[in-house]
Amino acid sequence: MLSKLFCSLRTYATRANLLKLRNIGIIAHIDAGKTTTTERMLYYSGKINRIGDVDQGDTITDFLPQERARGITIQSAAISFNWQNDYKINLIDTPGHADFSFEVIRAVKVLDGCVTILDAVAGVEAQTEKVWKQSKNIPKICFINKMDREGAGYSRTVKELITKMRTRVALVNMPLFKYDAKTQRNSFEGVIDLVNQKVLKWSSYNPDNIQVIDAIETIPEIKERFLRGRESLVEALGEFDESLVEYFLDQAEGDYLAIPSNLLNQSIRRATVKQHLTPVLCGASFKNIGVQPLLDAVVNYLPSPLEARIPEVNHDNLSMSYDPKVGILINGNKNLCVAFAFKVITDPIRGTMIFIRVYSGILNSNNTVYNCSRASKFKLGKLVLLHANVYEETSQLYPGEIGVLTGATVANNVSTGDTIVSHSLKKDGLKSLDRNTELTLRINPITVPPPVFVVSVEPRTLGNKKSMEEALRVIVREDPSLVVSKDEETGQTLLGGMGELHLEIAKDRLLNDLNADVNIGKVMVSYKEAIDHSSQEFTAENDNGCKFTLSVEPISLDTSIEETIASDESGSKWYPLGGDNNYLVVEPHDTYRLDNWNLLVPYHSIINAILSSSIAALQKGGKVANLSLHSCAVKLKGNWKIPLDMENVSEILPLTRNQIVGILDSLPFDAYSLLEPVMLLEVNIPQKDVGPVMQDLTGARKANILSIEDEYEVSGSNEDLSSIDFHRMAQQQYLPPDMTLKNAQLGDIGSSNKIIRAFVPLREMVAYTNKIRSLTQGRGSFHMDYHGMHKVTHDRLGSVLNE
Ligand SMILES: Nc1nc2c(ncn2[C@@H]2O[C@H](COP(=O)(O)OP(=O)(O)OP(=O)(O)O)[C@@H](O)[C@H]2O)c(=O)[nH]1
Repeated sequence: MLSKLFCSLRTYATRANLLKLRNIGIIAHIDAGKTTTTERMLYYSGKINRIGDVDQGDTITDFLPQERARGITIQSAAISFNWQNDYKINLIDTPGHADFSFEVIRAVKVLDGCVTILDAVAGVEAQTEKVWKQSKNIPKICFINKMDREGAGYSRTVKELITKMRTRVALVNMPLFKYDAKTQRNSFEGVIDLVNQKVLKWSSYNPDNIQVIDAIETIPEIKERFLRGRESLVEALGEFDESLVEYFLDQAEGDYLAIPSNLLNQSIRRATVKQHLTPVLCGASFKNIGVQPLLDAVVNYLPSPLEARIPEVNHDNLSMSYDPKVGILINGNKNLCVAFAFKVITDPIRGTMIFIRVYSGILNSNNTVYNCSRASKFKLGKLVLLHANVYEETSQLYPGEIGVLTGATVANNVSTGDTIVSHSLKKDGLKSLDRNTELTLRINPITVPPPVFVVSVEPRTLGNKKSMEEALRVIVREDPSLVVSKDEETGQTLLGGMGELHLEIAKDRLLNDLNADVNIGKVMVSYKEAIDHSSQEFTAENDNGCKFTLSVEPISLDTSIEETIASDESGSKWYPLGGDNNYLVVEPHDTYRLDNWNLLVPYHSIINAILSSSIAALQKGGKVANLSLHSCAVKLKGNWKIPLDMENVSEILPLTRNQIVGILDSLPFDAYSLLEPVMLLEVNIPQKDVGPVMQDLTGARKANILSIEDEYEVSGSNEDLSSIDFHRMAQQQYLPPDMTLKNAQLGDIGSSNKIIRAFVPLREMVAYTNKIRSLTQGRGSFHMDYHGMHKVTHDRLGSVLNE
């Protein structure tokens, strides 16, 4: 049934009208209403003819059993639909829970714009700030949802948006309430449309029925709000748009109502695409109010792939521009197709499916393509457009489109973060692409956050070991923020993740979806070990004439790795060794020259062998608790030797592995220290609660306090905005009265909350949500981001080791 509905879409795409394409994401704090809003969007676009409900577990985008059972989004789901007849919207509904933020990071990477949903009662929440930061490079629209709830504060939320997100706003619509004299209550019934000069009222019985009234013809109170809102909108746009100001002064003769709505929409679009401001709309998705204007805003204000930012690539001087036919024109080559893989899923029927975004050119099914990230070529299988869990096969993917690679060949040839190129017209046209630029082109990959929690995973019987490894391989491939490691000493397999819920869902998937017969241990903080000083150099030789000199040195935890590498003037090459900030540092060779290689074994095979041996040796662990090593540099001197006629590297691996293990063994016990994940914590609390919260942080939680500031004075990360007084801007913005807001009045913005920033060991933050609630009577909030691995302080070492 659904697949039939989806068939009509392709006729649009074959015309490939890039200007009418929108790749957008829905991002927000957990429970703000992303999935509920997405479901309404699908309904109003005609994609579905019955509205599903998160609480009933029957929405289109939350289709995983784990999502339906818990009523939360876990993986981002992609879906396409049409709006205003010929606009095509590719939409990704992302999870709101912090444990799944990698899903947001990878979705944002391939999107051109997004809708941020805010809960009108809760306002701007900690996770909203986080996803806002994660999507800082793409234009946004805000939708203030749940306006039907008692305590909804449209104006309070807009003020928070301005001050906390440090953004200017353009109010596109404002809430409309109906007063019931009998109950003496205001109920939300629609919006005042400031652009089109209309009042829109939704029927509570029929989701398709909207009453439209001229805003000038409404009751005086509403008309007054409309006039003030309209004036404020034109003034806000005038700050950036001289052509609008000219029109207002000349043609409109200073009349705010005389500017046609299409001019206002164009002006909002220009300012949004340049990220000068954020358009704000409101509604109550659950009550079907305000979703159609939001869809209009998506097509009217968010960028098409031709206006979106050009992705960052590894070649600095490669020419990149926009071409209406090929999308991004790279290296001036209209035949070059470039796509980026951002997600992998394993479908029980179709097998491995790779989500890609095509940036330029046309990707054809069954063509030969080149994976620049792996330097390998392969033949594509079928291409698919995905609508949540329903598939539509297609022979081509156009520039700007998001689609899926399927078939046996993709499973072993593509992973998340890979760049794929091909010839847009020829089936096997790779030979005509430039070897030095086009075939080595890489869209900068997605940064994977390091895992901070681990669980042990063990096969129930020895016979199950293989199937356990296969199941782990599947889940790590799908979600690179899950990491499998091995305790070399005990042989125990560890699965690392971003949080307790993240690992719980991984466990669910292992046991129930992949039927792995395994025992899973309890969730623990992920500790590591580091060395404090460098080893001596050791030389190892074997009878066949292989000779290597190696040493192991600590990498500073206080300096970023980029700075450390930049400060190395030895000409050495740094190769990452897995995800624990370990590197293999290879000095230039004394005699062998890369441009005149005369050994039988290729250079990269030798380096790959030493990379593998280094990873294995460092995972063997340190002397404090046999935990794998972190922030170590294995250094290879430039005087190594292997016989000219050696055919393969099989003897290099054990030789260098034993050598590194020996080097680490030679270091004394006190050269090792224990590392733990430390978080950058930001707590937002009323001023009167600062005392007890600080006491708890510095006492029980061993926090290192960095600053205590007034909420509205907290310095923003955007340098250009740091001089703007957003607090004053929020006070000056015209906003209507909040009709159902009882307690938190607008004036409260003056008595600003305090923001405490601190570094705090993750281990000490267990159950902090409940603690902050009880210390602040529910008014405080916090969020934390991984900051790095720090040494466990001496006073806590005993208790951590006991754990
Ligand atoms: N009263 C009211 N409730 C709403 C509204 N929109 C959503 N909800 C409810 O809020 C809850 C969360 O809604 P979701 O759509 O799952 O929120 P979400 O942002 O997708 O949540 P996650 O994906 O888990 O982060 C559900 O119980 C919805 O029924 C609204 O406009 N009004």
